[in-house]
Amino acid sequence: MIGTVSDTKTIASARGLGKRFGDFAALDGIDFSLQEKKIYGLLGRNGAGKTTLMQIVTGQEFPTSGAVEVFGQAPHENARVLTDVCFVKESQKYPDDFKVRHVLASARHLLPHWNEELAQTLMEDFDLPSCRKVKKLSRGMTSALGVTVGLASRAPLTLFDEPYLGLDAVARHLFYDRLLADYAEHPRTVVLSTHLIDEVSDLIEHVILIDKGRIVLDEDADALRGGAVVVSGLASLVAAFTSNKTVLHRESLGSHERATVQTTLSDTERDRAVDEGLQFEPLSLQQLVVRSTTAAGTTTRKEDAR
Ligand SMILES: Nc1ncnc2c1ncn2[C@@H]1O[C@H](COP(=O)(O)OP(=O)(O)OP(=O)(O)O)[C@@H](O)[C@H]1O
Repeated sequence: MIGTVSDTKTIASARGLGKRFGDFAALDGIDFSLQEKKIYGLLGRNGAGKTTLMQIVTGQEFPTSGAVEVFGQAPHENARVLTDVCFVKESQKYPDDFKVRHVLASARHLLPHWNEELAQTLMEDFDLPSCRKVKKLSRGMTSALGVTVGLASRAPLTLFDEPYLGLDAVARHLFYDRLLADYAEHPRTVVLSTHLIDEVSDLIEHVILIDKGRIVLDEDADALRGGAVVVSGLASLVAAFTSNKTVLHRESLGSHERATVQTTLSDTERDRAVDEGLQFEPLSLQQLVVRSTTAAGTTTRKEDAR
């Protein structure tokens, strides 16, 4: 086992996980673990490696290096593992003549934690026609069907790969609300890959941020929010304040400067800095992710063939 014996809450873990397509490294030797009963935000720019990571965790792709374990075993073609996993992705293919009700019937058959009552409630919420062929659904309805399957699966490990594509704002918020409500009663591990960070920032308990195939942040969301500040003021004061700190971003505004700094400030430190003339602004999760990705962007991906 990759997880340690005392680490009983780890349900999935990867060590040195790499995936190459030719000499291009989509994943570049990453380590991470997923704990039970937690909602993860899997964040990163286009092409960062999020889908590749989820495909490997769900046994749909092989890594080219390193190893991954889910519920203590390798996931690939492992029925014992995969019955407890539900992966919702936009590119999900169904047989040509499949209707919505056939999708639900298959999910009911394949997923042992399936909850039919929740599935029916979501069908009504999203106004999904059970007798319509899946290939005749609109893009938003296709996403809503995926979301319905993912939530009603109540799988101990449920992964949503950008589940909102095509969903309008009302439907997206319905999804977030239903996810939170059902999660509160039936906690499980949820991985949500998304670009709409502000929308999900209250939902996410832990952030895994990937950039160019590497993990650049892997932290609890609350710790992240409290672990960075935006400080501004006279350039000389900002320079003194940031001298021994990690600066994620810096912008000059004439004689003034504004810097995003990775630091945890005590009340005393903050009060002293304010007395000296510095100002502080809160940082949203989205801003932090953008800053962290930009800061990490100075490194290059190994043998980047693009
Ligand atoms: N089968 C493949 N052959 C070649 N390159 C691939 C293949 N699959 C993925 N890639 C490349 O690997 C990188 C990571 O792709 P991936 O789909 O995992 O990114 P992502 O983070 O999910 O992106 P997005 O947010 O745009 O969906 C991309 O550069 C992509 O082009």
